[in-house]
Amino acid sequence: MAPTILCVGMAGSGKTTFLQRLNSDLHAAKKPPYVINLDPAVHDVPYGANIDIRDTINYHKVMDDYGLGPNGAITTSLNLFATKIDQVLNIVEKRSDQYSNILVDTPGQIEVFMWSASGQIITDAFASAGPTMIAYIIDTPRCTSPATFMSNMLYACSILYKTKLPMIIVFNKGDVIEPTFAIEWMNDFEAFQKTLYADHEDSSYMTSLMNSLALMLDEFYNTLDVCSVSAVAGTGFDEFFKVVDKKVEEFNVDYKAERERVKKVKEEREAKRKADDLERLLKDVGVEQKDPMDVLSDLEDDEEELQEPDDEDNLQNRYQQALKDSQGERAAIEKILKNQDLEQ
Ligand SMILES: Nc1nc2c(ncn2[C@@H]2O[C@H](COP(=O)(O)OP(=O)(O)OP(=O)(O)O)[C@@H](O)[C@H]2O)c(=O)[nH]1
Repeated sequence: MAPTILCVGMAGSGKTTFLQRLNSDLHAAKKPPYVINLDPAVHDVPYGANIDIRDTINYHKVMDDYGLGPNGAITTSLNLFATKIDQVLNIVEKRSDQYSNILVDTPGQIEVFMWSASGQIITDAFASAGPTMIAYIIDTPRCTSPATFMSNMLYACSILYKTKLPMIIVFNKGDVIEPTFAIEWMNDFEAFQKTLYADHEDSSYMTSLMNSLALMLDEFYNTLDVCSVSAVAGTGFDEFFKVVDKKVEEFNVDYKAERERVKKVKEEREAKRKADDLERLLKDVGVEQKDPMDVLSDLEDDEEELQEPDDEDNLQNRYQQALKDSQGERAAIEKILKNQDLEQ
């Protein structure tokens, strides 16, 4: 499938405007993208979305029907949408060769998408279908304060480790202020420290906490690619697309292998769980510690032995009863094996 760019960022950081700009630039370059809106609460979608969560889920109705507040309704709408993600991906995959990228807009309440089961299901579904990356959009003018900058970076860091997907940090609103100060803070710990202590002359708890966090995040900064754009002015997008190409390669080389390894471990764990469950079940029905196949062949042997009973009456009765029991047990075990096959 074409590369998927999941646009994530704090409310008002400019995700929708950024996506609108990507959409128009790609159309202008005759490389149309496939656009998906996953924000059920958004009032207006300024780009033409190919799939819009609002077409199938009425956010206000979800609020009324389930008696929920705004965030609960967004989570529930996403849960409802996640149940259909396979169908959505089938549609996208079928027409994937007609599109250069898949662009996904997400709700401004980052935690509602990133830390919910549905967010994880949707992200994993895209990552299983093709190269997927996170574009983490940051409102640059609001980052001039070290505390806001640090909060944004902590969010980005937790998203990176949660999704295990390549990430691009996009400093937006570069027309208001260039993010040179933020890039310097990311590359030079001492520069950040200097601004931090200039802003907070006292050595308060907050100052020393941010100091320690900046040290910790040093390793995280090394895994990132950063670009500066202005979604309104349309600057910085050539650089952004170059980084996207780099991240596609990174996904195919590093992340795909890692995801497959994690998937294999999960599958093995699941197979073991099923085997344990089956063993427990067999124990419950009194065929403890036996392989179901062995039990079946024992039963077949018993049946063969019982084919030629003595001609004494009581033996005949015992034969009938034993045959009945063995057939009942056999049917139960065949049912278990059949269910196991179906599950697999
Ligand atoms: N100056 C400037 N303003 C921008 C830029 N990008 C977005 N904005 C403005 O920022 C505000 C929020 O933009 P949106 O695109 O709605 O942000 P969002 O992240 O999608 O917002 P939510 O959907 O509420 O999370 C709007 O007033 C935009 O016009 C930019 O590059 N420069």
